[in-house]
Amino acid sequence: MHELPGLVVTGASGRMGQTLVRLVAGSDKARLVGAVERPGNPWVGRDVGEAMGGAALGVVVTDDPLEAFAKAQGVIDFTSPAATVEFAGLAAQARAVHVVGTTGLEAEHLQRLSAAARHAPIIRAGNMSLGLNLLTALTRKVAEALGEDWDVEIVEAHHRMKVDAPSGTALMLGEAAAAGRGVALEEVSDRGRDGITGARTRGHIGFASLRGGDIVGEHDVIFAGEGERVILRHVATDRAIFARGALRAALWGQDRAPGEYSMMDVLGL
Ligand SMILES: NC(=O)C1=CN([C@@H]2O[C@H](COP(=O)(O)OP(=O)(O)OC[C@H]3O[C@@H](n4cnc5c(N)ncnc54)[C@H](O)[C@@H]3O)[C@@H](O)[C@H]2O)C=CC1
Ligand SMILES: O=C(O)C1=N[C@H](C(=O)O)C[C@H](O)C1
Repeated sequence: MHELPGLVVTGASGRMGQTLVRLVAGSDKARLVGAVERPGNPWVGRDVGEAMGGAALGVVVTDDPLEAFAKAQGVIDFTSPAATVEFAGLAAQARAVHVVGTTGLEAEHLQRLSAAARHAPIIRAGNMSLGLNLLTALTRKVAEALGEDWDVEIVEAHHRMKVDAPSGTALMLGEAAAAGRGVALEEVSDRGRDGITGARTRGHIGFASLRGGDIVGEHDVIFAGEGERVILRHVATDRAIFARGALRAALWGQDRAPGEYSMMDVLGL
């Protein structure tokens, strides 16, 4: 009998980690075969289900990622940039599909992911939800149709614990708007306006970040023209939408050639 793909969840005690453990453990398409946390985390050595306050799942949380990855076909990783680059190397060694939800990755991190993707598939997206990826495709189309007479501003709001800004999703939407206009986001990005900034530069894409309470994730792409505005909005109310996307990506990646993929590839958008 062909066994279901075995998946490891890294950052298992985190907000996304717990959501993923619950989803994968309850799935009839994959098996939970590992849960990884950083050394010193109080969950290390405990059954992950019990640590979450529920029934035992038969998976003990480990701080040894290579040992966990060696018996897996996929790794779902929502942790931190430093952890994610380490996991990319180890997942490549184990020839496991690496699904990366971690945001805040800088150029140096992305280079290391590209190197690892020569040996195994890496699927990465700043947002894994179906709705948001659809909004990304729409953003590109609307930016292309409206052109530079319409100013693009991206506003995002997240919970008080979020550590990176702008959100990975906001940057993904910014890249889509820039691509729709045929420019590179780095050339036109306005981040962190403060003080006497001068008037807005035509063609620039602006970002603003709000942080507070338990907001799961909200994104507006505002196209501001003369006398009218078009606003594309996505509101996440449950982290399960990201987890479902990540599980779908891990399954899609099975038997896929090594390389870098996005959620748009997974969804065929
Ligand atoms: N792409 C997407 O759809 C989404 C991405 N995210 C991103 O996922 C990341 C995590 O978000 P949250 O779960 O809210 O954060 P969190 O802080 O609740 O969880 C992160 C977990 O990673 C663990 N971790 C950090 N370094 C580690 C290491 N070296 N080894 C093992 N575990 C390690 C931490 O101990 C923590 O438990 C962030 O970058 C966030 O922006 C969050 C939601 C959706
Ligand atoms: O940190 C979060 O919570 C989220 N992070 C992702 C991002 O940076 O866009 C995705 C989602 O919005 C939740």
